[in-house]
Amino acid sequence: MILSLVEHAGGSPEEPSLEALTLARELATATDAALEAVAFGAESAALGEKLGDYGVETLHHVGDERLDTYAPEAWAESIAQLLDATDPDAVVAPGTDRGQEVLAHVGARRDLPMAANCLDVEAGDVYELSRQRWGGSLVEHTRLDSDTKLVTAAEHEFSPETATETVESTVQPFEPSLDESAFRVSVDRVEESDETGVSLGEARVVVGGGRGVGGPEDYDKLETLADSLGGTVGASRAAVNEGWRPHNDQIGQTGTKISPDLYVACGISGAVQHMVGCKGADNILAINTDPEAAIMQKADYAVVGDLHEVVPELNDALGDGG
Ligand SMILES: Cc1cc2nc3c(=O)[nH]c(=O)nc-3n(C[C@H](O)[C@H](O)[C@H](O)COP(=O)(O)OP(=O)(O)OC[C@H]3O[C@@H](n4cnc5c(N)ncnc54)[C@H](O)[C@@H]3O)c2cc1C
Repeated sequence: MILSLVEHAGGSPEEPSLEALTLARELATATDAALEAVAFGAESAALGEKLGDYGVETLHHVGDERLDTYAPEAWAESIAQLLDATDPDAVVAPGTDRGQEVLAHVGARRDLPMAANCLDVEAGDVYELSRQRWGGSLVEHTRLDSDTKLVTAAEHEFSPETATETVESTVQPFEPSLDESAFRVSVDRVEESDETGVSLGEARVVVGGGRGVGGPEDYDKLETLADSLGGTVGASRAAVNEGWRPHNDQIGQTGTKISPDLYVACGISGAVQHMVGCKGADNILAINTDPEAAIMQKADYAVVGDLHEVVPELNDALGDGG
């Protein structure tokens, strides 16, 4: 059996979990194994019907109300106890911060090896796999040999696909025994972000600004361009370090990984730590005064010019002034 961790918002599965489920189903199909899932919180029971579309036969629903919010050790201890009860061949989690954290705790609890950020996994008694290292700067080819293998699916690397045949998913309550020590770390409140519009990780168009933008006020023209293209604004770490943009906007190894149809990179040099965050973009348009900047080689389209002239011209052409 292959077990997949599903994160959800109010009973709707999150996109990275659907990506992980797609990988989990590939592994289950390749080894003729059943596909099961585990999810936390009272609302997770509602996932049953939706997960049937992805081929999940059984959803282990951990409905303990203390798990309505995130508690990494409690989630991990619950999964560890579920492993004891069901002995799966593998656990596949989304490549989110939570997915990585929880699986690492499971590995530590049951002395199991874990491969994070997998790109491709060939199932068998031993898994042959490739996975991202150093934020995606390197790809490692390796093997995972263990009775239960712990794997996370690199974000944005698998397209969520429903199964060819929908199955009737059974929702099975699972009640782990959890003492207070499992709740040493837990989320006690969630605050609304002041971020409006589409999030960076999901935007179809991203307009990024780097040190070349020159100051916080000059992001206005990037905002105008993003608005008229139905997108959102991001930034390089240099711009974030300058205090011009919040950390939420950072694209790259230590920021958000984006996968838009179009990434317009303005005044960004193209350092490897930035590029690993935008290599999922279908098209990159770079605007830079320096024709030798690294990003000019990596971009699909490049404009050699001052962004303070080029971006307003684009805005004019799109009818938005600026
Ligand atoms: C461990 C580690 C993790 C990191 N993680 C990240 C990360 O997640 N994301 C990230 O972005 N960086 C990250 N960095 C930093 C990264 O190495 C670079 O320093 C950073 O990306 C540079 O940002 P930049 O391109 O905006 O600035 P610069 O490298 O200074 O480039 C500015 C560019 O703007 C151009 N320019 C200047 N004026 C104009 C103008 N008027 N019009 C057009 N172009 C102009 C210049 O020609 C230049 O190419 C990380 C570094 C380390 C060591």
